[in-house]
Amino acid sequence: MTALACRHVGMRFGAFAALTDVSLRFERSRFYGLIGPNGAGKTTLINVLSGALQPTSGEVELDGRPMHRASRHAFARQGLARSFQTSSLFNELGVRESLVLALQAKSATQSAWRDPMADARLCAGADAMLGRLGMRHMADERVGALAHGWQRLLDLGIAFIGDAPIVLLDEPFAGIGHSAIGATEDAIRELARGRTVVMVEHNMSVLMRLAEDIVVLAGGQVLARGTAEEVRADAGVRRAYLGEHA
Ligand SMILES: Nc1ncnc2c1ncn2[C@@H]1O[C@H](COP(=O)(O)OP(=O)(O)OP(=O)(O)O)[C@@H](O)[C@H]1O
Repeated sequence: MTALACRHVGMRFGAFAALTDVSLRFERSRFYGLIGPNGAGKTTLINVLSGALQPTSGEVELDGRPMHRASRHAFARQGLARSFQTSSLFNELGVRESLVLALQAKSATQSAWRDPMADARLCAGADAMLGRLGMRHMADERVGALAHGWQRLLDLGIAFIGDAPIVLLDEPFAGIGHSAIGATEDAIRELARGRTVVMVEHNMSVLMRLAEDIVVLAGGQVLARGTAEEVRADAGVRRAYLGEHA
């Protein structure tokens, strides 16, 4: 079953075509990697697939439903969550508080006027996520006081909390020190189970270990897609992406 698809998507910024005729299908419960050289259009595609940008042509379908002109809130209501290239955290909030507020924002039934920190269901959800991230001991720390690697992990928790079936991740390993990569990789593998995940990532070794399918963009177009082995062996990919002369 297809969870997310785009058909003939084009995205122009003035005269510049950032995406041209991109058609892709992402199946349920599969992990996809999205790679390509700088400026290939990866973030633009994530923005289009999450409703943050309206494509100038073509359309996006979520669970078989056309999302023409739908807002990013409508995409979220249909079960799509995402993380951003740069952290979306608020430094003054606490770690658990950040997760509680994220879960509240994703819970349609939650009354906005209630103190979310007094809501047992929200706190239980936040604590469960802290356990999955290995961050229980940091629950009461201020976000701004955390090391960068922990902040990125918390960002992932915010993207995955609420059990959205489709999660788009934009460079979750960016700026993470070598020592924190393993923990982040394990957390993503565990959180991604049973969901459709599309991850943009420049760290090739991590991406090739996590992704079952890889899509290669270059110059705003789909250059190749396949398994890690297929993509590695593709002469066009080696030329465009790895800078090899073929
Ligand atoms: N809002 C915008 N206005 C004008 N040009 C834009 C806009 N957003 C992106 N672009 C251009 O579109 C192209 C694709 O950008 P995008 O950020 O999607 O690439 P990317 O593959 O994610 O690159 P990177 O790996 O460097 O993050 C770039 O040339 C960029 O300058």
